Amino acid sequence: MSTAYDAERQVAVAAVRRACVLTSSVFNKLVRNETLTKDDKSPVTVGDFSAQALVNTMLGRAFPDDPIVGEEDSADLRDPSGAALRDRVVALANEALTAPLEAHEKAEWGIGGRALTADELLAAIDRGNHAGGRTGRMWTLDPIDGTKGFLRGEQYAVCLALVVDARVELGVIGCPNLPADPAQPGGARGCIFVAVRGQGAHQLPLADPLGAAPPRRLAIPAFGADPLNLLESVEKAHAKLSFNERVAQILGVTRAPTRMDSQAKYCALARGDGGVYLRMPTGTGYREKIWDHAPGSVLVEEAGGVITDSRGEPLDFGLGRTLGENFGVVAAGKEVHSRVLGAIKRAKEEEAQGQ
Ligand SMILES: Nc1ncnc2c1ncn2[C@@H]1O[C@H](COP(=O)(O)O)[C@@H](O)[C@H]1OP(=O)(O)O
Ligand SMILES: [Mg+2]
Ligand SMILES: [Mg+2]
Ligand SMILES: [Mg+2]
Repeated sequence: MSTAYDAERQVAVAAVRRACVLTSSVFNKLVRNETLTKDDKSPVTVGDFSAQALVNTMLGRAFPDDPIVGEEDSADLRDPSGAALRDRVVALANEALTAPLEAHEKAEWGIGGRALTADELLAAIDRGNHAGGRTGRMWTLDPIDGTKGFLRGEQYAVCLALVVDARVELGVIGCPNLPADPAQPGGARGCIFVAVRGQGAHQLPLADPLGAAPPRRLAIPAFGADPLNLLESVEKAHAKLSFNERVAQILGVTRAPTRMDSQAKYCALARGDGGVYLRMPTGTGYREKIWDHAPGSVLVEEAGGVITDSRGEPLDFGLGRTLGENFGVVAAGKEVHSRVLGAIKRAKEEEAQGQ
């Protein structure tokens, strides 16, 4: 039986799986001069560029009319000073694109065949330059979410979502370093999380995502994990962790927060491993990007949870490349979510009173 967005789900899972294989192999081979610092001071590696070239090539072949809002662009690779990096990106992207077809893959997605030229791959990266918007179909891609975690050998994620008329319909998150079973942190690693609106949230094994093993359906307990704790950033510059601490106190949370890079936090939440995703702005004016929350948001909702900004407003994926005015993000099981909003309100009032 075919269901809505079947073809999109298959291509997205295949693209994310290939990008996970690519980025984990890049991590093992990464050399010091293969990381750049972007204008916003964040790092970008040959892994980010080549994964975006790979995923955009597959999307471009499978859905040629769909625009893509991707994090990276090719400007640094086109600059004469970026020639060595560009050559590495071309080699890595082609290695990933030409790898033999798996049982769940099709040659018409642009894989398993000929290598592409540097120009074709740079153009594929720049397919991600779409400005976003309120109407029609678009994909949004973060080829490596949590680049700092990636560079530390910790958590990162390949994140892809399909947005239709500003609503996220499909989200796929690949987490190469996430344990398959949270109860066995030393056990097998590598999972893909998939959510299609109206069809639930599932965890698949990265090694064989569409193979015989049935996908694991995910559900967030309405009252959160027991004991409750917060899922938050590792990087102090990304979220106001002191505020999280106060919110946890107000909620009576005694368990230490789980600090994890990337949208792997949404995946942990979706499988009931940790209770509350809380990300409050640091006050620097940074605007959250749609690719950092689109797949996570549909995953949380399809697992039965609620996701809003810190005032309880829905996240708006129709404003362009960013979520616009940044009031943070809160995601949790239904009951606990409303308690968290109350605790945030109280913590903000205390702040305003200078306590
Ligand atoms: N100043 C900032 N404030 C908030 N998020 C940021 C900032 N700079 C980069 N990011 C993005 O935050 C996300 C990671 O957040 P977390 O701390 O939850 O892991 C990433 O998408 C990262 O980009 P990138 O995709 O380039 O790694
Ligand atoms: Mg980045
Ligand atoms: Mg990101
Ligand atoms: Mg990124």
